[in-house]
Amino acid sequence: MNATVSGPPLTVHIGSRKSQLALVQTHWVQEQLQKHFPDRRFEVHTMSTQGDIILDVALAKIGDKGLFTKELEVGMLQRETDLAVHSLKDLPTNLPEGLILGCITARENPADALVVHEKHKDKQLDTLPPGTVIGTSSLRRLAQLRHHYPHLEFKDIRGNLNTRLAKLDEGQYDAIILAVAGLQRLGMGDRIHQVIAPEISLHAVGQGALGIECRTNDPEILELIKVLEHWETAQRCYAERAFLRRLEGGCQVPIGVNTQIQDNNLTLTGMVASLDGKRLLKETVTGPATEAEQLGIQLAETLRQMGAQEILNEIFAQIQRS
Ligand SMILES: NCc1[nH]cc(CCC(=O)O)c1CC(=O)O
Repeated sequence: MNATVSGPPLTVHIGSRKSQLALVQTHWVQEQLQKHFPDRRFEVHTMSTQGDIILDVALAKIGDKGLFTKELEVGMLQRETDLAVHSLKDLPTNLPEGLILGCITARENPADALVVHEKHKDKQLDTLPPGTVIGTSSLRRLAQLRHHYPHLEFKDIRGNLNTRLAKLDEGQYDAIILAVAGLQRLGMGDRIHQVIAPEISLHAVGQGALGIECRTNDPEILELIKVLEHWETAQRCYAERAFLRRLEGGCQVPIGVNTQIQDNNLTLTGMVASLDGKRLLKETVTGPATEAEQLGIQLAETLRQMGAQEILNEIFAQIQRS
């Protein structure tokens, strides 16, 4: 008998966005996988997503989840690619049928950073004068900064990191807020003027971590990518994502988090704020890290009892009207 053994596919196809940050992240994953599995080939395929194409509309107004991920997901479902590398914070908490979040990598500093125009280089958030124009496209950053610094002005900003920094340097803004992680990964850590403390601004769910998505029924790929999983980051992000999933209602909303693990206990802080920053609800839960998702759900319910749903409903209505 001469059975043909169909061996595992030797080439693994990785989907990625084309932005410089996406490529740095994807190439890192490619390199790590290549080191672990020298007998395979790992090939990167770049794709444009809606989020890369629509650059003239505020993110909050587009409201569509999966703006930066959908085309990559279609690639996997059509078997053109086997896995996709995402900034975890851009990956919706509910994935399309047939796809799974197979791996969460070790997190960089998840905090936000203040980047200032040269003329403000002797200032910090606390000392920026009234009327200073801050660029951000994130309702979460907007609401929290308005809460603490009601005298500052805020203006929407879009585009990839390089575009945003160019707009700042040109003088369209006095300062902008960006993720520490993105700047560091691009080798632009020197642009970080101030790392914003969690007491002022809680970060986005999943910020600073990479999420690797693949087909649910592809155990081979799942096994490959699991070698890059970082247990602590994964538990923290499962808690954060469960919190967001339980609270959110269909568009970008001002929700922030902070997590820590100590002695296998996970502490999750979450907040929901109104767009004007006047109302801000914040609470903390702690429990076993192995029950990460339960903790996220518990915190979402606590915040809802404190009035979070009312704030969120108002925001959905406001965004739809504007
Ligand atoms: N929304 C855009 C985005 N998605 C991921 C990052 C980089 C940080 C990360 O990996 O969490 C950024 C830029 C930013 O928020 O400044």
